[in-house]
Amino acid sequence: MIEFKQVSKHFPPSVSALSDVSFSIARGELVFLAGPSGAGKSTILKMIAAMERPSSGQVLVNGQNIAGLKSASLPYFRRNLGLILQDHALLLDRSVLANVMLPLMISGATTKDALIRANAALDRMDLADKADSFPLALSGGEQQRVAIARAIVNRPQVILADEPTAYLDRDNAKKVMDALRAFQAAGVTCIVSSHDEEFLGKAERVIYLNQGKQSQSWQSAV
Ligand SMILES: Nc1ncnc2c1ncn2[C@@H]1O[C@H](COP(=O)(O)OP(=O)(O)OP(=O)(O)O)[C@@H](O)[C@H]1O
Repeated sequence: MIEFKQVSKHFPPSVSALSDVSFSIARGELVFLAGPSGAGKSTILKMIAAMERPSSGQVLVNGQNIAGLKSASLPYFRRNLGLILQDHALLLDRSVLANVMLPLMISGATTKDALIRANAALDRMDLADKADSFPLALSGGEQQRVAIARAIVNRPQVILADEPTAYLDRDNAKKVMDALRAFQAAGVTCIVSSHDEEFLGKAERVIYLNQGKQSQSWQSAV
């Protein structure tokens, strides 16, 4: 469960990135964050990942107030999160497989286990044949799917995706969205910022923001 209680975020000297935002997201929901550029979507995702802290209000993740997290406990906290940020930040001098193995190696998996799980994650993203390629030899859509494979390889409880279909053609955007829907079907909570009208139109739940304020929220009746 992720809960924002009257959250505001100010960046000095005078940017009000979020004002008085409140919502709660249950385990296993797929929720979109929508709104124009600068509305505060990325700031919300960063707060859930404890990369930004609220100026006022509370952000609770599984009942835990992220403001209370000490820096030493952040890596442990983030192990349950799969982050797909706007800049995929793949390591260009390592193979696709090595990039996807990285989170597992950092969290102490054996090389054998990391290999098995990274290959399975790549297979799931339809990239098994690219395991030995280097990121720059891949298309933008393939690189984005590698970033998703890396985000899910640790089997996170929550996936945070910032504009995961931006700059992708329809086919690749659909593959990315289908993958997120499959994770949700498996019980993973997915929070996705998007400008994509086609996906927003089919979404079960959308939180709309404008200039840091919640302008409307929409949830289907099903
Ligand atoms: N570290 C920062 N320092 C100062 N201002 C910031 C910082 N991060 C975000 N902002 C400002 O906060 C506001 C919200 O930014 P945010 O990135 O959350 O918007 P967004 O809805 O994700 O936009 P986009 O769709 O363009 O990615 C913007 O005015 C932005 O310039």
